[in-house]
Amino acid sequence: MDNELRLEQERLNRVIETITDQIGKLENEAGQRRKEVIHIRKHFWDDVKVNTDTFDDYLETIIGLRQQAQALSVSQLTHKHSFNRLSILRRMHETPYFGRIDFIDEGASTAENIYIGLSSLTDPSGENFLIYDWRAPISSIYYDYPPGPAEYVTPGGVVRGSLEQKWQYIIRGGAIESLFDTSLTIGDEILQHVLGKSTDKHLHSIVATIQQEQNRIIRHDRGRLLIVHGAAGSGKTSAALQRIAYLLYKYRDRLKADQIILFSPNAMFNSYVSTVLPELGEENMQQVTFQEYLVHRLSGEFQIEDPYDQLEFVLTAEHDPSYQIRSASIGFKTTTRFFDAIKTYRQSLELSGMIFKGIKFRGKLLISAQEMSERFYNCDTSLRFHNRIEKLTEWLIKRIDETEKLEMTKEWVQEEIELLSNEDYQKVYAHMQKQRGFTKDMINYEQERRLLGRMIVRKKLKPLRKWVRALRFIDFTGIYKQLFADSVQIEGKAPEDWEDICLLTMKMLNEGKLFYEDATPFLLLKELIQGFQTNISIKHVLVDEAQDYSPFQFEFLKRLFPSARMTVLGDFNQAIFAHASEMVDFHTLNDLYGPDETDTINLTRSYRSTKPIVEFTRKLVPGSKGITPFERDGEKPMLTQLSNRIELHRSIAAKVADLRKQKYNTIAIICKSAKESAAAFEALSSVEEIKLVKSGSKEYEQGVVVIPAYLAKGIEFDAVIIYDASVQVYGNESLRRLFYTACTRAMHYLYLFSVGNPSQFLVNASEEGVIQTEIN
Ligand SMILES: Nc1ncnc2c1ncn2[C@@H]1O[C@H](COP(=O)(O)OP(=O)(O)OP(=O)(O)O)[C@@H](O)[C@H]1O
Repeated sequence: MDNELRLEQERLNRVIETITDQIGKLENEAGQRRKEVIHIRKHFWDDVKVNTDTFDDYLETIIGLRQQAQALSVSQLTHKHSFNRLSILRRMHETPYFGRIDFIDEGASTAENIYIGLSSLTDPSGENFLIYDWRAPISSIYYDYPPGPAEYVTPGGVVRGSLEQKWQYIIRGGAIESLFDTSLTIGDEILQHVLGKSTDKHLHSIVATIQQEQNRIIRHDRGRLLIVHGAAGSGKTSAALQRIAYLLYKYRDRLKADQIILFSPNAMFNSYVSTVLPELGEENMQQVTFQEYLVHRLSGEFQIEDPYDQLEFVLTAEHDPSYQIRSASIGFKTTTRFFDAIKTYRQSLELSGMIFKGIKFRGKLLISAQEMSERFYNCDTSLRFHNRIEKLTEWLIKRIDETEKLEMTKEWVQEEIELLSNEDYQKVYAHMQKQRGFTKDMINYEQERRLLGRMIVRKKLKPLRKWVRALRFIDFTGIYKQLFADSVQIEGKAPEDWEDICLLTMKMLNEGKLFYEDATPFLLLKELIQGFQTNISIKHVLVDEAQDYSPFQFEFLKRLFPSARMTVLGDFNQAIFAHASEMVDFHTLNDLYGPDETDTINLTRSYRSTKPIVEFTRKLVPGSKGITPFERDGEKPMLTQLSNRIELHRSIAAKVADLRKQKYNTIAIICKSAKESAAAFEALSSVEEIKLVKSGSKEYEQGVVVIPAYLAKGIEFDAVIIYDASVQVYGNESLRRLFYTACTRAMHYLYLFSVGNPSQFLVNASEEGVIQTEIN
């Protein structure tokens, strides 16, 4: 083995030399390109002759400009490529590769040693691969097979052979620290090492230790929809991000990072995952929360409720008189039944029911809503709906043009002409000269008055034209309200409490506000009326924490991104939103694109938490027996029962101090709601540098944080402290999944405190001894 290690180190030295050489060359090249870009930018106008005297001169100027712009863009692109390659090579300089397979192709007699790393590297001749990219077809063997027969798929077909041996390397600072022969599974030792570390403020890439079932997700390449259901901490987010890197590699000639969009649970999560792709040498995809998208599309029309405010209401307002109705409203408006009801309602608008807003000019009604309605419904009904809207728009614009003609000689216009400044006059002449070749003495008094009059009226009508083109004459709010005013609209689909739901919805709409559960349906109705604004440039949509999306929202995403394939990742045990009951499993998702276009992969192994923590958390939710912990030792979770809040805060502060002493970077005190978090934060203010995470927080903070469970979604902490796991706080069965989500955020330590009796969720765990208990 010693000899083997020596030979391996010698090879590594040679590889590092090659990397050093390539870095040197690229630095030169990148410097050169940079200079080029700066030069072109600086002298952009020197090299273009701007002359517009004749048409030929003008043409020459345009061509010159275009050539210059092209040269700049080519130089910028080459510079960017060199820069990206440089940053990858610099990373590889530290750790050129992490694995090796010895593979014999069918028909060959000797094994080839394939070294696997972040990116491919060839020797100076360019012919021999020193390292293969982890995403190259042959590298899949590393993740998929134990020694024995193995195969991989290339664009040219399947290559079969035999995997003789598989090796893992720990290389740091150019030296091989260890070398493992991993005959069966990949790197339990290395995985132990990686998972045992203290976390920092970002999620990291997992390419060196991707597990077989995760690799299936990463390389999945069939159908429109991939559903990944996985236990808490099973690597769904990680697999999603490596999948993006894989797709960007596989389709590098036709897929760009900005054609991929990741829907993430909250803004803080965006910063948490932001470094994974750059670590892999790829650019970040687009990232957005569903709320951000809704606000982008609907702001200005309504004040939209934040989903976390909706959740906060569900968690804390049990005693509010509207609580039951609101819950029923959320339950119904998030179903595909409501989606279909809205589609049917839109169809009914073809015959009647469209509501318009009259158009006024200078305080007088120009076109009444009634006139528009008549025009719309007298139009050729064989036309498509949005074409009828287009026709109506054209007609309105024509009416505005007529108004322009009629108004320009009116008295109010003449009066305004008198008040024009010299500057305004100059503008009109300049305009006339440019447009019609008039000179000043060619225009007589009458003409002048007409021209000035037209200018004044046109200016006044400009916002109106814009308003019409933006279809603001359609009363979308009124049409949405009508859905709740006329029970016929929803016939057959309405839930029991429909009348009360209608009253509650109307009250909000009348105040100019939109419940979160109404936002997507409202937008859908609007889109169905005005013609759906689809986004065909997006080729892949990934939805993380998918259990938090309603079937309604999925239908919407499907329509919004018609050219995209979708990867949906979630865990229904962590379904904390009010509409969760509709999505108990991802069954409804199978209908989204149909079974032939849908594949499902389950992840059952949990990597985040130590084995004792997983053994405890899986007792919290039914049907989670299948969850298997990764073998990583640690302390059993500890439940401390206290008699009052003073004791609670004293104990939590002492625990935090203890964890800090052990140098843990991230410690979260997780609460049920924002309300409880605010109170806990105040009571614990003596804890040094403690921070409160609120729904608007954008940065994932290290240190000690107080955070509501729903904002801790998708994120992990070295140690988790459940602020108050008492029956007082978690007595309601509907909070089971929220509680599970909170506990599964812990990597190394989990402490639960309870003022008085603990929640019934903890009974089984206590009885079965997967949690230690102390009463103080
Ligand atoms: N193959 C792996 N190698 C190394 N670390 C891994 C691997 N798979 C998962 N992990 C680690 O496990 C932790 C949990 O992963 P991740 O956040 O992707 O899980 P998740 O399924 O999205 O969790 P949740 O649903 O609970 O938010 C992370 O620290 C991740 O780096």
